[in-house]
This record gives sequence, structure tokens and C-alpha cells, in this order.
Amino acid sequence: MGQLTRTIALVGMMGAGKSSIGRRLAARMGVGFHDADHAIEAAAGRPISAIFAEYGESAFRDCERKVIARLLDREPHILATGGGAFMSEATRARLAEKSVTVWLRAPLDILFARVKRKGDRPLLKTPNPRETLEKLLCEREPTYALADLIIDSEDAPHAEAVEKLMTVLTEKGIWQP
Ligand SMILES: Nc1ncnc2c1ncn2[C@@H]1O[C@H](COP(=O)(O)OP(=O)(O)O)[C@@H](O)[C@H]1O
Ligand SMILES: O=C(O)C1=C[C@@H](OP(=O)(O)O)[C@@H](O)[C@H](O)C1
Ligand SMILES: [Mg+2]
Repeated sequence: MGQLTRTIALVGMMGAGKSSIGRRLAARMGVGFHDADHAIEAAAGRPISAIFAEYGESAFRDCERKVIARLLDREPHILATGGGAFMSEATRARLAEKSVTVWLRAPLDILFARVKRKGDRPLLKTPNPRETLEKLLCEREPTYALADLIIDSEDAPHAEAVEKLMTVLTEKGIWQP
């Protein structure tokens, strides 16, 4: 059994693979996995889409900030954040203090191909979701670039991204096999 010295927080756009790759990475390491979106849903007792519809985005963001702060107090684990979480300065400060942040980077075409399969992302319920995703990507990219590490999440099997993460985290001594 290896040891994870710090929580690994995955950041990046919707469709980057934070949730699916994060879960696989945690299973591969044998450490805990938390998905901030799931924790928010559990706290609110309703799905993300209903939180947006009933309370609005700013209430969702408040909840997201608190939930991530709470998760960061747990033992080192893999944390999948939601795509907008890293835009909060307060959340970025907490993540910097208590985790190693990894931007899972992917180009627009790949992101859109992945998110269009599922219609559960409230921010993309617009007349032209591809354009909306592109706008968000342009706005957010400079902030994602502030993450400690960058891993490309290309059009390859999940396992490939997991292996890349394992390699980089081992090199940095954050994962000690
Ligand atoms: N590297 C990848 N290769 C193939 N499919 C992927 C990859 N990463 C993510 N996906 C798929 O894209 C969709 C969105 O991924 P998800 O993990 O929910 O992203 P995020 O949490 O960053 O929004 C899922 O159906 C997932 O299986
Ligand atoms: O980019 C965003 O602002 C959002 C991303 C979603 O998470 P994923 O990035 O896991 O899809 C979810 O938190 C919510 O729909 C808002
Ligand atoms: Mg997710």
C-alpha cells in the first residue's frame, strides 16, 4: 500500500474527466474519493440541476465553497471539484493551503463531445451549448492555469490519464508507492 501525502484536487472544465478519472485514480491508489458535486447534492437533498433551478447559481456557489472547505479537512484523498469551483478566490486559497491542484486540460471539441451525451449540466441549458462552453473555457482557462500541475485529458482511455497522474504524483513525491 502506498501513501498519499496530500489531497489531490482535480480542477478544470465540465467534461475534463474530474469525476470519472478521479474515481479511478483513487481506486488505483486505494485512497478515498470525494466528488464535491455529490457532497453538495447530499447536503441539499436534491440534484445539482434542481439546486440551480430552485435556488440559483449564487446559492450553489456558496454551498460549493463550504462543502469544499469541509472536504479539505479530511485525510488526504482524491477530490473532484465542479468546473466552476476554482473560479472562487476563497476556494483557490483553501485548495492552495490544503491540497495539490491538478488542472485536467482538454480542448473544446473533446469537452463538448463528452458533455453533450448527458444533459445534466444546468449552465449548458442554453440555445447554443457549444458556444456557451467555449465562452466559459475562454473565461476560465487563465485561472485553471494557476493550478500546481497540468495533465492533458485527451481523447484516450481514462486509464491513460490515471497513469499520467500516477507518474507525475510519484515523481513529485506526493504519492509514495
Ligand atoms: N479520458 C477520457 N476518455 C474518455 N471518456 C472520458 C474521459 N474523461 C471523461 N470521459 C467521459 O466524459 C464524461 C464526462 O466526464 P466527467 O468525469 O463527468 O467530467 P467532469 O467531472 O470533469 O465534468 C463521462 O461520460 C466520462 O466517462
Ligand atoms: O462548470 C461549472 O460551473 C459546473 C460544473 C459541474 O461540475 P463538473 O465540472 O463535474 O461537470 C457542476 O459543478 C455544475 O453544473 C457547475
Ligand atoms: Mg464532475
